[in-house]
Amino acid sequence: MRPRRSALYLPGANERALEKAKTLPADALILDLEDAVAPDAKPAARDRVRTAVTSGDYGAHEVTIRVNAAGTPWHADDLRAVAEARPAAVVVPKVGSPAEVHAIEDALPEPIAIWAMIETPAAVLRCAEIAAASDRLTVLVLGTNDLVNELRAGQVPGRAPLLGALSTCVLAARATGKAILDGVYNDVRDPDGFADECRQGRAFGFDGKTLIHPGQLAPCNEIFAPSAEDVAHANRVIEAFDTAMSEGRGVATVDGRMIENLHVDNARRVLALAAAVSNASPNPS
Ligand SMILES: CC(C)(COP(=O)(O)OP(=O)(O)OC[C@H]1O[C@@H](n2cnc3c(N)ncnc32)[C@H](O)[C@@H]1OP(=O)(O)O)[C@@H](O)C(=O)NCCC(=O)NCCSC(=O)C[C@H](O)C(=O)O
Ligand SMILES: [Mg+2]
Repeated sequence: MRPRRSALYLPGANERALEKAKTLPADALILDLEDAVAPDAKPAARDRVRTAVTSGDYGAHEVTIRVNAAGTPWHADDLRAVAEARPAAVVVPKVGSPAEVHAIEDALPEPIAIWAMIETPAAVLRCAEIAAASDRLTVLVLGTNDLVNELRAGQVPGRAPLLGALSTCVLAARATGKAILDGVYNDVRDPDGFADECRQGRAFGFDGKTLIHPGQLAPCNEIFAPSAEDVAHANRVIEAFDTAMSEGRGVATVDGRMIENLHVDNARRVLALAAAVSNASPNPS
């Protein structure tokens, strides 16, 4: 199990951010050639990102590159740079159909994985089809800024206008066995609002969140990791169920609540994630 609690965007044109990211406790890095890079700066950013990724200086971080969308003048050159740089994955913005996923599969060699961004109303409605389009598609990434914009909705605390879409995308991810990351929180000076949104994302079932600032890493990593209480509870669930089974009972109780097989499966997942976080994280926070 690979933890993906946090995935930090870095503007591909920002040398300082590319350097600083090497020591930041992000599970994944998204070196961005799309929205964070002005049109005139795209060729230089592409070269800088290719050099950064091929340097191999990012240790155990899961390094990805976000290309410009299909249909833009930069898309083909970006894909060529990704093929040369060989990151763990390419992040593809504004994916709208399974055919677009197939086009990326054809353009990039294995083992480069595909992370598809879901950030249009049409993509939300076809999310399960998109997710199922390829075994190389491993992660769905919400683009909530674009989605809010296209919906003509408001950026409001609690994200009421987005809740249906968030839930639909998590359903699609779980139905197809993919990981799913929540969208970004734009106000880098609002730690309370950010933490609330992380907790909301976790409660919806997201595996982690995409981030725009290093200050968002520590709270995000903490909220998306199993807590000490979660781990203790998971151990008690497994123990209680094992005891029940050894006594010929199919159900047990923990703190008065019924425990069945499905709770044991979830407890094992929690323990596996906790172990992965402590063993595999590049810079545990
Ligand atoms: C949001 C920012 C523009 C804020 O920048 P700034 O005010 O300069 O931040 P600080 O001065 O607080 O920075 C402190 C130090 O941290 C480094 N830093 C800042 N951001 C990053 C980063 N993302 N990665 C690595 N390092 C970072 C600064 O260099 C400072 O370092 P030091 O010199 O040592 O003090 C800025 O944070 C930023 O540009 N963030 C990323 C923006 C971005 O990538 N946007 C595009 C992706 S989001 C998106 O597209 C969503 C999606 O598509 C959708 O539709 O929703
Ligand atoms: Mg976007």
